[in-house]
Amino acid sequence: MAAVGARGSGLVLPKPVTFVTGNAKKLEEVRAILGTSIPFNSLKLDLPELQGEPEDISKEKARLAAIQVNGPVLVEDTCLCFNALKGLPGLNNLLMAYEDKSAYALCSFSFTTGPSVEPITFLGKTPGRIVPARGPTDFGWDPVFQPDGYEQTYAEMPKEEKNKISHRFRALALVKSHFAEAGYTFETNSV
Ligand SMILES: O=P(O)(O)OP(=O)(O)OP(=O)(O)OC[C@H]1O[C@@H](n2cnc3c(O)ncnc32)[C@H](O)[C@@H]1O
Ligand SMILES: [Mg+2]
Repeated sequence: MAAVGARGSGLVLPKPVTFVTGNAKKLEEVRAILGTSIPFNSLKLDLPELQGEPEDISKEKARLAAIQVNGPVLVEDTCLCFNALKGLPGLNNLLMAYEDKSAYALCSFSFTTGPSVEPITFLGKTPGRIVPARGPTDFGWDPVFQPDGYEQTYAEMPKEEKNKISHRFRALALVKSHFAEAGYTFETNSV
């Protein structure tokens, strides 16, 4: 089921958006970045770890999640891609053999209004390089990724700073613009 009707210039969605992830740290950042700009619920689903291009993985995650939720969903797939490996995601140790330590963090959000609607994808990219680990180790590869123009790794930065320049922030800026243009409203808070 997709949009159930039109109201004003935007579509009325049958339910609020569900952000589907099994990763609590991601959820924390998405909450901090979106604030109240897009109302959403979150749902922890262990979706299969799919293979392929990040954009395709993210779209497929959205399709699978929309079937389970039976309503509008937002999902995300993130990877740390190494230029020495031609953009392939990989293990940091593998990179030690290469001179080129440049990398980028790539975030693909996909949104669909429901299970029968093709998801739209929004990409955010932050360039940087792989360094020996520094900082807290509570979120994935944050300690080994140092964004270009910064002296600190993602892990060493205050959260607010990471959230102003991150791959996730950049992708969510596009998601926000899409929502603003589409003018979605939700049945639950429009009656
Ligand atoms: O349920 P989903 O949303 O898929 O959660 P996940 O943890 O499986 O997430 P991904 O497949 O997108 O991420 C692959 C790995 O990258 C890590 N990761 C994602 N975003 C990150 C970030 O901003 N900083 C550091 N590590 C991150 C994450 O912890 C995973 O180990
Ligand atoms: Mg995953």
